[in-house]
Amino acid sequence: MTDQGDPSITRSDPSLTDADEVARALAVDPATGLTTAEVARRLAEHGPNELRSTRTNPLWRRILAQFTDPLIILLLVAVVISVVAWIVEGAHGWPIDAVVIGAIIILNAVLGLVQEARAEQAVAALSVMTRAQSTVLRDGELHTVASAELVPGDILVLGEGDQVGADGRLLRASALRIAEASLTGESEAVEKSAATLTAQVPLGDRLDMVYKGTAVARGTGRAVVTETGMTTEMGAIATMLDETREEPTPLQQEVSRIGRVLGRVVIVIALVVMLALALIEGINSPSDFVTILLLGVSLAVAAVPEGLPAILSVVLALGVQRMAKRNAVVKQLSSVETLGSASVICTDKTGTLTTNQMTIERIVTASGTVDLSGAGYAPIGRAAVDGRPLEPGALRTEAQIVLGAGALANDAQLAEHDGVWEIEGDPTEAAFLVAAHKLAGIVEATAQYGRIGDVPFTSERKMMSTVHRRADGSTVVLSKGAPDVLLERCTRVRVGDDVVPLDGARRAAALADIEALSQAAYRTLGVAYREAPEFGSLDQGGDVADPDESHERDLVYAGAVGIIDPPRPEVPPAIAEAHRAGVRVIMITGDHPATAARIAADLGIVEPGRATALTGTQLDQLDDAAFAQAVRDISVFARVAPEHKLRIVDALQADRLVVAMTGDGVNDAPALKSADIGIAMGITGTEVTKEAANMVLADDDFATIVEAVREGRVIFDNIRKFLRYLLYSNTGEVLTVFFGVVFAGVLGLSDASTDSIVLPLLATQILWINLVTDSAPALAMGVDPEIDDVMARPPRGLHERAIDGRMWAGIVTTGVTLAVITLLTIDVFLAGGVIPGGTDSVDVARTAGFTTLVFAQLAAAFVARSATSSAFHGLFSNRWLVGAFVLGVVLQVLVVSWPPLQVAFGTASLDWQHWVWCAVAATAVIWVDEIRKAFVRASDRRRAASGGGNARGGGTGVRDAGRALADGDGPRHPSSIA
Ligand SMILES: Nc1ncnc2c1ncn2[C@@H]1O[C@H](COP(=O)(O)OP(=O)(O)OP(=O)(O)O)[C@@H](O)[C@H]1O
Repeated sequence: MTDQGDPSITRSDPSLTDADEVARALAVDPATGLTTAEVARRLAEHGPNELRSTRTNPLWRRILAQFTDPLIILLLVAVVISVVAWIVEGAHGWPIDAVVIGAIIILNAVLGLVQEARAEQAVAALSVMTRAQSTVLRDGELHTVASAELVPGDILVLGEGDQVGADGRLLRASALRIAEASLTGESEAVEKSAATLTAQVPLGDRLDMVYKGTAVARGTGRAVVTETGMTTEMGAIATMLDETREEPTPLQQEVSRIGRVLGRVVIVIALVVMLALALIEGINSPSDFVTILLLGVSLAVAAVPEGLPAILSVVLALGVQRMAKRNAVVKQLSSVETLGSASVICTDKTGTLTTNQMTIERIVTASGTVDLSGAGYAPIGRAAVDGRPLEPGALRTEAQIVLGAGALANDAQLAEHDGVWEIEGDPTEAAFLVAAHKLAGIVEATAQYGRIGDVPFTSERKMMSTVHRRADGSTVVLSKGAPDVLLERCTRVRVGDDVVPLDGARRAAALADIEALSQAAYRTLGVAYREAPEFGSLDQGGDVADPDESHERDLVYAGAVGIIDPPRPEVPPAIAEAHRAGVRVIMITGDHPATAARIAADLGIVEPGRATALTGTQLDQLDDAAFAQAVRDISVFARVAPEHKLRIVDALQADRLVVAMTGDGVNDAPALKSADIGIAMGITGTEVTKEAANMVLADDDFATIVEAVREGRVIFDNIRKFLRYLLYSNTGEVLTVFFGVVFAGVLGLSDASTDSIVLPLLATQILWINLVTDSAPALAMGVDPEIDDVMARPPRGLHERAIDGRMWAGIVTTGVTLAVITLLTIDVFLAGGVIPGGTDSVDVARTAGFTTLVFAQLAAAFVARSATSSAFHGLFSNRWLVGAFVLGVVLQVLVVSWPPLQVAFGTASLDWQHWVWCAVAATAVIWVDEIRKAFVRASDRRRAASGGGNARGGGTGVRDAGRALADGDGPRHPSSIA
C-alpha cells in the first residue's frame, strides 16, 4: 500500500468492508484525518468534488445565439437582399446601407455578449457564496471546508442539519438518521450504523454508508470519504439533474410576452407603412424596393425591445450583487422579484430579532431570587439578594445546583483568548458556563462529574439531559430546558437541602416565578436532576448504557434562570419600516409566550400592552378555520415546533399573502421551501436550511431582511423605469415613421424637387437610435437610486403586471409627443408643409428631425424614472444616467457632423439655429409629461383623501388587528384563544 491508499477500495464495495479496513485502504488515520498536503495532492488527482452536469457553452455558440432573434434574422435577410439589389444595379460604389446595418448588428451582438457575461459572472459569484460546506477532520483538527474540496480519504464529521458532501463509509454513528429522498426517493430518514454489512444490498439498505446529496436528519457520525464528484452515486444520476439552469422569472416571462405582442403589432404597422410607400411612390427600381424593405424591417426592429431580456438579467444580477454586499445572499434571480412583493415576514426571535448574547441575570428557586451582575461573556460579576451582595460561598444550595447542573448539561465551551472571553457553541448554554465561572466553588464542584451519556436538545423537545458519574461511582441525570416543559417531568422540588414532593401549590409557585421572569422579557430555562442508579457501573447494579427520553422522569426541580438576550438595536426601526411598507411582521419562536409577547411589544411588532401570544399547544387545538383566523389576528407565536411554521405559511398563503419565513434548524426546511421566500440563517443555520432557502442572511439580522425587501422593490422599480423608457422611445420612433408616411400628404412632407415624400427617418437612423443611443440610458436606469419612496406603498401583488394602465398612458403620451415634435421639426425646416417658410434641403430637415428625436429620447430617460415624481426630482442623483445622457449627445453630434458617419447615416451638417431648435423642441417631452404627472398626483391625492389605496394600510392594519384581538371585539376573534 502506498501512502495514496489503495484505489481498489473504491472499486470493491466499501459497505462490505470493515470501516477500519476502508480507512487503511484509503491511507488515512480516522483519529487525525488527512494532512493538508495530502489533501492538496488528492484534490489535484481526483479533481473537485462537483457534479459536472451542465455542458459548458462555447464562445461560438454564445456569439451565434446573439443572432437568433427573429427580428435580427429578418434584418440580416434584408441586408442580403439589399446587397443583391446593389449588384443587380451594377455594383456602383458601396452598398452603404447594408454595410452600416451589418456593422450595427455586430455592435449590438457584442454589447449583448458583454451584458450576458456580466450577468453570468454575478450569478457565478453568488454560487460561490452559497456553496455547500462540510466539516472534516484534517491534521487532527476540525475544519469547515467547501464541500467541493473534499477528497477520498477525508474524514467527514456529520451533525444534525449537515449535507453529506461525498459518498463515505461510516466509521461511527450515534442515533444517526439520514434523509436520502434525493437519492432513493425514500421519504423516511434512514437509521444508519457503522456495522459492516454482510451481503450486497440495494443502495437504500446500505446502512453503513452515507451518500453525497443526502442530509443528516438527526444524530451524529463520522465517515471516511470513498468517492467524490462524478463517481459518487449522485454523480451517476447527475445527467438527470441540470441543477444550474434557471427558470425565467415571472418578470422575464412578462417581458418576453410583451415583446411578442409588440412584435405582432409592429409587423402590421410596418406592412401598412411599406404598402403605403409602395402605393404612393411606386416601386421603380430594385433600390426603391430595398429602401422600403429596409425601412419596414428597421421599424420592426426598432419597435420590439429585443435588448430588454439581456438588460433585465444584468439589472437583476447587479441587484443581487448589491444585496449580497448587504448580507442578503439571494440564490435565484427570481427571488429578487418575490422579495419586493413580500407582504408578511415570519421571523424567529432568538438571534434574528435579538443579539443572541445570552447572560443569566436571575436565578429563581423555591427559597427566593438571586441576582447576578456582569454583562457579556467575561465571567466577572457578583451575586446579590434583594440588592445586597452575597459573600463568596454564601449562595443557596438550590442556586448552586441550578448553575452547576446547567454547566454540566452543556455542550458549549468558554475560553479566554488574548484577554477576550469567547464562547463556542450555543449561547444559551454558554450563559450557564459564564454564570458558573462568576461564583466561587461551582466549577470546582462540577469537576468530579464525568459525563457518560446524553439525550440531545431538539426544538421539539425543548430540553436536554446528560448522565454523569461522580467520583464515588454514583450516577445522576441532569436536565435543563424550557421550565414549563421540564416541570411536567418533575415530581419533587429542591428546597434548601431538602427534597420535597412537588405538590399543586409548589408547582403553581414555580410556574408563577417563571411567568414573572418571562414578563420581564427574560428567556427562561429550568434545571432539574435525579439520582439515576440504573446507569451505575454493572458491579454497582447498573443495567442501562444509553439514556433516552424515558430517563427524563421523576426529576427534582432545582429552579430556573432568567437570561437576558438584548434586542438588536437596529430591529425596532426595521420593524417600523416594514409596517410603513405594508409588510406584516410575525414572530415565531420556541421561547415562552410571555417572553415572546414582551419582546414583540418592546420591538414594536405589536402595540405595548396589547400583545397576545399563541402557543403551539393552543394552535394544535384549532380547526382549520379557527387557525386561519388566528394567523390573521395574531402576530406572536410561542413555544411552537417547526411543523407549526409550515401550517402558518400555508394559512398565510391561503390568504394570498406573499410569505417570507426564516429558519435555522433542519426541521425548518419544509417551511422554508413552502414559503415564497425561505430565508436561512448564515451563521447559526444548518446546511440543510441553507439549501432549502431562497436567501441566506449572512448576519442573521432581521433588519437585513427589511433591507432586502427594499432592495427588491428598488430593483423592480428600476426594471419598470427602463421598460417605460424603452417603450417610450420605441413608440416614438414607430409613430414618427407611421404618421410621417401615412399622413405625408396632410403634413406636406414632400420633396419639392423630386415630388416624392420625405421619409421622416432612414432605416439606418432608426437602427442607430434603437441599438446605439438607447442602450446606455436603459442600462443606467437599472442602477438608479430610489427616486420614489418605495417603502411608502403597500406590497405589489405577485402577479401584478409590470406595465399597468397608468404606464401605458405615459407610453402613449410620450410616444405621441416624440412623434409630433420630430415631424414638426422636419416640417419647420422644409419648404411648404403645415408650417411654411423652411428653406433647408431634405437631408438637413430630416437630420434636424432625427436629432430632435434623439435629444427628446435622452430627455425621456429622466421622465421615465418615476410614475408620479417630477423629472427634476433627483435630477443628478444617478451619475451613470447623466453620463449616458452626455454620451448620447456626443454620439449624436458625431453622427451629424463627422463626414464618414454622415455618409453612413445619410445625415447633413446643422448650423447653430438648428441645434438650438432641436434642443428646445426636445424638452417638450418633459413639459408634456410634467402636466400628465400633475394630473396623476392630483388623482392619487383625491383617492387617498377618500380613503382608498392608503399606502400605510398594512402597518395600521396589523396594529388594528392586534387591538381588535386585545379588545376581544367582533367575530374575527376566535373564542378558543380567549
Ligand atoms: N441548549 C438548550 N438546552 C436546554 N434548553 C434549551 C436550550 N436552548 C433552548 N432551550 C429551551 O428551549 C426553548 C426553545 O428553544 P428553541 O431553540 O426551539 O427556540 P428559541 O431559541 O427560543 O427561539 P427561536 O425559535 O426564536 O430561535 C427555549 O426557550 C429554552 O427554554
